[in-house]
Parts: sequence; C-alpha cells; structure tokens
Amino acid sequence: MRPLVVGTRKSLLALTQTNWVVEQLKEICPDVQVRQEKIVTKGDRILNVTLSKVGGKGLFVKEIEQALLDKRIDFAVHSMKDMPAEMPEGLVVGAIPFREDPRDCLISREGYTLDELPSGAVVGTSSLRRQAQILARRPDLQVKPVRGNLDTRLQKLRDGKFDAIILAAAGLRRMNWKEEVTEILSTDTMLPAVGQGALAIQCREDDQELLELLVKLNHEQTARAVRAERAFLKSFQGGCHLPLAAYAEWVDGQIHLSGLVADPSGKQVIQATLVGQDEWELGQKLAGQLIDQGARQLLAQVQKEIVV
Ligand SMILES: NCc1[nH]cc(CCC(=O)O)c1CC(=O)O
Repeated sequence: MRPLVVGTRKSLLALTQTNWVVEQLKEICPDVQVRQEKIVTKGDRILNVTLSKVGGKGLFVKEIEQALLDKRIDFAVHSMKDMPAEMPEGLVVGAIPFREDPRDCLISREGYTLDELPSGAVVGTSSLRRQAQILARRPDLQVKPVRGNLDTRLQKLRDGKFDAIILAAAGLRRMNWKEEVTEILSTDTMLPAVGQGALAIQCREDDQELLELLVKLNHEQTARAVRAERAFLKSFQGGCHLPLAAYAEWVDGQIHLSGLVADPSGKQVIQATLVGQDEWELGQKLAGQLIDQGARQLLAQVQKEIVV
C-alpha cells in the first residue's frame, strides 16, 4: 500500500474520529503510513452564526471533498450526519464502520432530565430537529441557539448560559466524555438525525487500491440502515438544517425505519415507521407517506423562514 494522506477537520471530535479510523486501517494493514492534513471548512469558520441560518448544505465537508478531487488527500473521515444527500461526481463512500450510539442526550447543569426541567428552563441547541422535538414534548421550555465544537458547547453550559444542552451521544462517547450525560433520550422522544452516530470514509471512486482496503472497515448492517435513512433524506432534498429526522434499526432481519418532519415550534409533527428489507424502497416509501400527510408544505414553510 502506498503512503496515504487523510484529510480531517481539526475539531477534537474530528481528530478523534480520524485517528480511530487510522488505527483500524493499521490493524488490517500494519505497515500502511498515513499522514494527516488538517482542513478548515466553512462550518468551522462561521461559528458565530446559527447553523439553520447559514442554510447551505455540506458546510463541514465541501473543502474536504475538493481536497480529495484535487488529490491533495486520499481519504477523509466524516460524521455521516454532516454529509449532504448528494455527493460530488468522482467521490464515493468507501466504508461505513459499525455505528456508535445513534441517540441524542441531554446534559443538564442541575442534573434534571428532560421531563424534570423546570418550566421556562433554557435548552441550548441550534438544531431545528432537536428544537421541534423538545418543544413538542415540553412547550414550556425555551430553546436558544448554541454553536461551536462539543468542548465549546459544554463550556457554555458550565458558564450558566443554558440550563441544559442536547448533544449526540456518539460524539461524547468517542471523546470519552460519557460521564457528562444526564439522560440518554430514547429514539421515541428524540428521533436522531439521518446518519447520526455513523462515520463515512470517503475517497475517489477510481482509487481501487484504497477501496479494497476500506471495504474491510465496512459494517454492512450499519451501511444498509444508513442507506435507508439517506434515501428518506434524499426525497426531501433536505439537510441537517431542516427539522427532519430518520432512524433505521435492525429487528429480526428486517429494517424498521422511522421518519419525522416537524415545524420548529413542535406544534406540528408528522411521523411514521415502515418495516422492510430494501433500503431504497423503504426510504422513498416512508418519505411518500409523510409527504401525503403534508410534510412537503411544512418544510417549504420552514425553508422560507430560515434561509438567508
Ligand atoms: N452537528 C455537528 C455534529 N456532527 C456529528 C456530531 C456527533 C457525532 C455523530 O452524530 O456522529 C455532531 C455534534 C452533535 O450533533 O452533537
């Protein structure tokens, strides 16, 4: 194997995820050499603007994809959640490793669970998906935007700017910050973002040598579950800035795919679950069902309100 260059964002989480993948590669191919190339993305540069207002898709991946196309790097490790539904011509996801915990969790300063938070308590999240689901359950809470990397957000909570924040369990587990978690929210309470907890290892589609190596890191059940969620996402041309959620789970050899579309106030929530084997069909069918229930109009309304 030739020496490889991996492209990564420089946040602690991105570096942790990248290092984990490099370790896995070294287990399969002990003498592979991997050099790290740090890349700053638009999402890293505009940390003062709430993500839903930034609007654009692929904020955390575009510059990295360009580096792949320019052959400045050979592969990249992304949070699957940050990947837009469409990928640039010439690039592929060469592997989706075993999924970490896909759920969201509540981290609260006083140790209150979501149901115990006092009325009026301030919950920090910039995700309209999380906002909608919190307010659907607890309309008496206030939601305020919080941006920044995991460490920055935890610091803002400690500084007293919020009573609680919501973060992906996967990020905290990868960082070994599990003890920060107050409550893991069930997927019934908080349906995760498409691809949450999974990684995407991306490379050039013509890089056969590398693809042969990467396929060994692929976890087929995770890949198929994520494919079902992304088929659902694709039907809405949505991104992580929309109040849209989907989660696919394997039960007795079948995929159970749940999807949700909501308005940011949580007053209107459209959701359904389908069971099947064919990921693409399942994702598209589920999207069709939600569209029949008015999901398209709901998202169009949200889009009008948030995009600059
Ligand atoms: N939006 C940023 C982002 N992208 C991936 C993760 C966490 C790890 C994952 O979901 O795989 C996070 C942080 C968060 O949402 O709490």
